[in-house]
Amino acid sequence: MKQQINIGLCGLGTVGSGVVKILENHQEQIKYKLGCEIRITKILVNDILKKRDVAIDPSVLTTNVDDLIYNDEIDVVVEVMGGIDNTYTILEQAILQKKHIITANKDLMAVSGAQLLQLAKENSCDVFFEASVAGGIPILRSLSDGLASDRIQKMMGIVNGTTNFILTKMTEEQLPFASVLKEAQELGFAESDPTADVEGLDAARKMTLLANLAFKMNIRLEDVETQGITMITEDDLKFANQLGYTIKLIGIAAINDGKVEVGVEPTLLPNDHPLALVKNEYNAVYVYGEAVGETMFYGPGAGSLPTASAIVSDLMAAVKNIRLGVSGNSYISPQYTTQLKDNKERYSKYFIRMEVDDETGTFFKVTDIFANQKVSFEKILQLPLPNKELNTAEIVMVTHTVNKQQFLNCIENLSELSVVKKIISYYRVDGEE
Ligand SMILES: NC(=O)C1=CN([C@@H]2O[C@H](COP(=O)(O)OP(=O)(O)OC[C@H]3O[C@@H](n4cnc5c(N)ncnc54)[C@H](OP(=O)(O)O)[C@@H]3O)[C@@H](O)[C@H]2O)C=CC1
Ligand SMILES: N[C@@H](CC=O)C(=O)O
Repeated sequence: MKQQINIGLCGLGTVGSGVVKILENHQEQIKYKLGCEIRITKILVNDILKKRDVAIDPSVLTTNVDDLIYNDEIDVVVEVMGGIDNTYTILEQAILQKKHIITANKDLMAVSGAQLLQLAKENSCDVFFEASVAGGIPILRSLSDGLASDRIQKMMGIVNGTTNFILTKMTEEQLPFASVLKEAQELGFAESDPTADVEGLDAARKMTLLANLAFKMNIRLEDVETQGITMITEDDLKFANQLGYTIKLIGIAAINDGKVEVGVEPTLLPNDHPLALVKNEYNAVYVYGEAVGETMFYGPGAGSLPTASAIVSDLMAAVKNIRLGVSGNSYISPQYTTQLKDNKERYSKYFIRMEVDDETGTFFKVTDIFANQKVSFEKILQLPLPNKELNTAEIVMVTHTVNKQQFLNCIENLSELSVVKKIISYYRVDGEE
């Protein structure tokens, strides 16, 4: 039996440095649990001369990926550098050289994960990717092992740390979007190009991985309706709060009668809802299983050490397999064909803000539009807008539960109504009976 496992690390940035620190600082405990040592043999980086926040023997660093892939000493490749096409080729080559793979790369796994898992299976290798969803929270293992016997019906999650950090600071400290995003970048939560965070794509990738695991389907990233947080204004947050809600970027995945909906969008939650209480870079995933009922997984969703803790735990799982001479995980192949719900099958409440003519009859013309679509209201605020043009008022409403098509019909008809000057914003409302 091997007394030492050698790894090749691709990337020594926020997450890679965390991996080095954990392997060093927790080495006694790791050795005790595994019965062998883990040694970093080579580290792939862009720039060997760059200053690092961990002490590394310079001879370990390389810019040549072949030093890892074609290195017979290396048993496991840990990929924490990001990227899609080039990175896929690296991991593919590594698997063909019989190396096990640990990755934090949701961009790659959401699009090409199935292919990589299949290739790994054919080559008796492991691919583990716990760190790719919700950072330090062991949610993939919980779905594939802890809840293996159950039928998952619904998941709702805050799965992007950067946007949750931004929304928390905008809501609680009234800080502007741009400065909070900069802080999230400095803290190492945001992606190298934060567009994927703020436009919801990062969360959509994670929801694809969660939904496929939970529903045993092959849901594609394109199937996930995605909206980010860039359009959310201070007034949206303020009015939502006046009505008792907090706005969060929520990923939803639900299944009814074999049909699924998977989406990511800003969503209003009651202020006392457990997901509304998840702050800053923390993530949480609510999972409803037919047998278990409601469960909730909570923890840091981004950052160096939390993400690295998931990586090193995956690494330990791979090492145990290597020492046992086995491979394979519980991420089973798709069992069902994906059938997506259409808009008439997606139910929700909605929050809507609009600017209208402040004159007699406006309110009834607006409510008529909703009544024609059989949409009724749970909450309404009507406010004069003192600093805007004369004769302008703002209406803020929360509907009762309707299907998405009914609501979109209302939006279309409102935009043709002369008394409606502007539909300012609208968002889903969830988390209430
Ligand atoms: N940051 C986080 O909180 C989380 C990140 N992730 C994922 O982990 C991965 C890494 O993220 P993070 O650590 O933040 O990223 P960083 O940008 O901090 O680090 C990337 C590292 O990879 C190296 N690198 C990038 N491209 C190449 C390349 N083509 N060839 C060689 N080296 C390369 C860089 O080298 P050099 O230093 O020389 O420039 C750097 O060391 C990403 O997939 C990300 O989505 C997942 C969960 C949380
Ligand atoms: N940019 C991501 C990092 C972890 O996946 C996030 O903010 O959640």
